[in-house]
Amino acid sequence: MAGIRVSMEVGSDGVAVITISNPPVNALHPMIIAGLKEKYTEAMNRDDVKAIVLTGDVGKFSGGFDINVLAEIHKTGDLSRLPDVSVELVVNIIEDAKKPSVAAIRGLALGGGLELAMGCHARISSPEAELGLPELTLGVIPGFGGTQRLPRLVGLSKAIEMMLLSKSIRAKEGKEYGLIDAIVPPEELIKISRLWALEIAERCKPWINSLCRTDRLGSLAEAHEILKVARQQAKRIAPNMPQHQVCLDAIQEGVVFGGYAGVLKEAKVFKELVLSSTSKGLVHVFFAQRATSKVPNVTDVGLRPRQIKRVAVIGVGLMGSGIATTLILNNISVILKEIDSKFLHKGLKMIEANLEGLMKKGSLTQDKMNKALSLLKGVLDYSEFKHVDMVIEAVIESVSLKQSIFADIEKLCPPTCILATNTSSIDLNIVGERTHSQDRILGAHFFSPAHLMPLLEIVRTEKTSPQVIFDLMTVGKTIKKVPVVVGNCTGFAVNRTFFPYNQAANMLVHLGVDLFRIDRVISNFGMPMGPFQLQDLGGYGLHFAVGEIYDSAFRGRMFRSDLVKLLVENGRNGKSNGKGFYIHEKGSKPKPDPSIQAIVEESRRRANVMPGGKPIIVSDQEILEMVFFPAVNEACRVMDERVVVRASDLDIASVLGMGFPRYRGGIVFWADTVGAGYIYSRLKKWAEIYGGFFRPSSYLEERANKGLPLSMHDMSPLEVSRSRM
Ligand SMILES: C[C@H](O)CC(=O)SCCNC(=O)CCNC(=O)[C@H](O)C(C)(C)COP(=O)(O)OP(=O)(O)OC[C@H]1O[C@@H](n2cnc3c(N)ncnc32)[C@H](O)[C@@H]1OP(=O)(O)O
Repeated sequence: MAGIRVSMEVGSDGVAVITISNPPVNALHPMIIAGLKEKYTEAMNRDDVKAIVLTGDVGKFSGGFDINVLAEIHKTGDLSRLPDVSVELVVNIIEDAKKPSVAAIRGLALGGGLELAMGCHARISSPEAELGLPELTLGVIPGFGGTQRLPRLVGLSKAIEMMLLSKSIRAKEGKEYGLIDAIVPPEELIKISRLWALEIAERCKPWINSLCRTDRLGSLAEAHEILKVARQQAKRIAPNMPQHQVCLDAIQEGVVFGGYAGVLKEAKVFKELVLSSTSKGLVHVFFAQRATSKVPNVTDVGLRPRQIKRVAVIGVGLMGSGIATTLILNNISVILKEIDSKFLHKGLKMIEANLEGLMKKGSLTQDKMNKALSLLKGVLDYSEFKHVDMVIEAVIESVSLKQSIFADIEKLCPPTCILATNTSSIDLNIVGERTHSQDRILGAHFFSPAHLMPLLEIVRTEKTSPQVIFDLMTVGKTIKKVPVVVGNCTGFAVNRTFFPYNQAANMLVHLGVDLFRIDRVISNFGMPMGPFQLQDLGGYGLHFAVGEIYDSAFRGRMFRSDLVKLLVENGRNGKSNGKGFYIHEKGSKPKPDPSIQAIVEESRRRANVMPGGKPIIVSDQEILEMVFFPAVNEACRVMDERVVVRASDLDIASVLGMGFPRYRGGIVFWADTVGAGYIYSRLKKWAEIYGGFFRPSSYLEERANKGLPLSMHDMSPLEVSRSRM
């Protein structure tokens, strides 16, 4: 394959510089591994080579083993695609060689990249380099000896932290912990690495085989204690995933039986993990996330992003303040507009509280907080709007209010200004009905809390210009969100797909199932919390605001009850006043409130949907299916109507917007592992018993009948131009 190669240059000083080249990140494709074996063998056999410097092209060392190979193995199950690297290349050829190797690291050394570097006898790095073993995020473990060498270089605790949390570090920290031997300016990296390698060869600097070291491991008793605590932590942070415990098993093997035994164990369990459903889901998400940045007719037509330096945010409630926070944190000036000084003051306080929260967590310094606040200006009128590049409207979900705001800002902002709304559900054509600037209007749908949630759903209409979409995608990346471009419809992609999820949970309660049990089943599946706890968290305002909108858009697919209305009538507003389905006390986890039962009974009595008036009896698995399959059914409609460019966009939207478990690959990917046929048959049966809410969509029916997966093919540019996109 063109562009994939390993080259070697031997200098008059007797140093062979071996360079990995596979842009953009020098991923370790099997051809690179083969190339490394070949060049190393040549270097060992040449009398004019005394030492080796291993480095990477295009300003990077390596982003690790080629993840495309993992994806191929997931499709074929063929493990023979995995080359023997950990023993054959890293131990036998590099580490145990008669000539020393020095890794010259620039840019990044991640996963297999860092593992190759740790097999070398020293590591020299430029200051900006990022070093880490993020393999657990792909459902596998560090596989080229990483589980053995990292603890031996940086100590057990730090190594476990870096692996379990997939946390990378910069060169400076690497040096402090002993992973890096020296930090040098990029322009001197190769020169100093050559000298270092020669000095090792001449025994003027230590020749260290990290796999044989034990000095950083501590005593066996200490190691066992650290591993015990780590296992408990892994259980907490990754309850449904195997790779965290397996990684600790491999580390433990090496601590007890020596590094080489650990390498062998690591290689064996790596192969088992590659075939796990967790790895399949996580690798799918890795590529799906990167695919979202490719939007036909937008990112492939040679557009250049315009500079967005000043943004006006209208409405400083929960969403507006979160949006403003995320903008100022990323160096974008914000004009904050409210209708009176009381609201404005409250909004400014919320932004300060957001920033203080980040400071408490250690992710923001006082200096950065001050810098962010200096970019913020509160206003009560539109006079400053003539200088802004973009407006984001974030007022309450009122059609008439939004329409009048858009009519105003169209007149007051520069003619090129982007006009965005943060509506979570209202059709954008309705929002922009009273303007003549539909080409500049689009949705910037953030998820709450907007300064923390990673998804930015960008909603385009048939009239939104590609330049405007491209600009907002660029802003999205600047503010460190993952932008997913979707078409215009009620609820857009995320809320539309997931409205039946809440409806189904609500329906189950009215069929007689305990709501706390539903929440337990859903969180055991891997959602951050169940649907009722989530409703408490967000408050019930949105429920009332969008109920009517959804009712008219999705007639026949709604289950309405009085449950939330009764809660509010009984003085329960959710987390905001400490009482909802749960009791919320500061500093402790929400507790199920048994006294909710009387309200539930009253709502059940009014809804009167239990067959024969008796509660239904269902297993936990049925609860799971009855809550998620209606969402899958709606996802099918979303794909059928071409609201998303590709099925995997919906996977990313569900993972980043709803907290759908990443390791299950997203809602469509997960549904395909369950099977369209099965989902269709269940929905059909429930539709017969419980009514039209469960009726399977024609897309699902067709896929089930033809035995096809639900994930559709990507849309061609022509299809895009004819679709809602
Ligand atoms: C046996 C071993 O222990 C197992 C392993 O090594 S598994 C691999 C471990 N490495 C990783 O997990 C790193 C994965 N990569 C990343 O985190 C990020 O891509 C990065 C930090 C390297 C670069 O980030 P960024 O600059 O934002 O660029 P990003 O868009 O993510 O990637 C650029 C391209 O490189 C590709 N890429 C990145 N890492 C890759 C890898 N390890 N294999 C294959 N492709 C890779 C991406 O898919 C993307 O391709 P595209 O342009 O066609 O979409």
